[in-house]
Amino acid sequence: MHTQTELIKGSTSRTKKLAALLFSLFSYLSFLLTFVYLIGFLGNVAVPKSIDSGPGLAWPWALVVDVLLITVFALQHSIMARKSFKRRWCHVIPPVIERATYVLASSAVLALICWLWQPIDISVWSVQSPLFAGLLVTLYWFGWGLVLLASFMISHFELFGVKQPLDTLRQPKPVNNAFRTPALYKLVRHPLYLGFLIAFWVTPEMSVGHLVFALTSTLYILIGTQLEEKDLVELFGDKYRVYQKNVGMLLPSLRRKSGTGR
Ligand SMILES: C[S@@+](CC[C@H](N)C(=O)[O-])C[C@H]1O[C@@H](n2cnc3c(N)ncnc32)[C@H](O)[C@@H]1O
Repeated sequence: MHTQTELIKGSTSRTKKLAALLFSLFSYLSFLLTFVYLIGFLGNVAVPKSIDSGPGLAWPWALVVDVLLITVFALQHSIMARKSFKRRWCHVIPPVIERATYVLASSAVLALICWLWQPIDISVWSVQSPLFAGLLVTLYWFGWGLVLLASFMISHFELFGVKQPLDTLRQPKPVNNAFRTPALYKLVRHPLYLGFLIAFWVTPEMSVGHLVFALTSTLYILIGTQLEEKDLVELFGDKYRVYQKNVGMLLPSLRRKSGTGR
């Protein structure tokens, strides 16, 4: 039989687990809203303020503000993803909501980018052919589709911090951090980032402001990929090294594929 103290302890810990789950759901919802807004923001569609909405600051100041905004995103994303930061951060918050806090912070910085972004309305290219413009818009949506699909392949709800608190309420504890190479991950090592690159670059109307976004975020993705792979090699060792040899980073490799794991 359980003592009264045990029952109180049990219900307190269940309340904490439920609170953690609620927090992670709130973070996930914030992410969904910013993600959907970002699609409209970059595609200049169905949002009150898009990447090319003006008027803004004079272009030299607009450039400074925009580069600063992307730098804030890159710093938040990279610092919070490092193991050393996570170790210290988990002394402050319960480890089970660590990923959800990362998702919430990323969504907040993304929202800041959409809100404060300064347009630089000088045309870099403008596709006149309706057919070609339509093809580019289709490819733009394909890029976002790739992001979503890859996230589900790698474990969507773990990536966005919902699975971790959910697992504390379920028995037995599932194993996290498994090395996975499902479908798209057999073609390229970073299909999700490839999807972002397509969505950032492919547009029938490229303005200087949009180009600044595409260039700076591409630079960040390339640096972030190196950092992520360093962690993945540390985590998975030779399995990941073999994977690197056989599968291209962002474009399919022409080399023979073998030993790509599951
Ligand atoms: C935002 S996801 C991006 C995944 C991948 N870079 C991509 O572009 O598809 C980042 C998380 O996925 C994890 N990850 C990346 N590749 C993985 C793999 N092959 N197996 C398991 N986890 C992976 C990383 O450790 C990191 O926590």
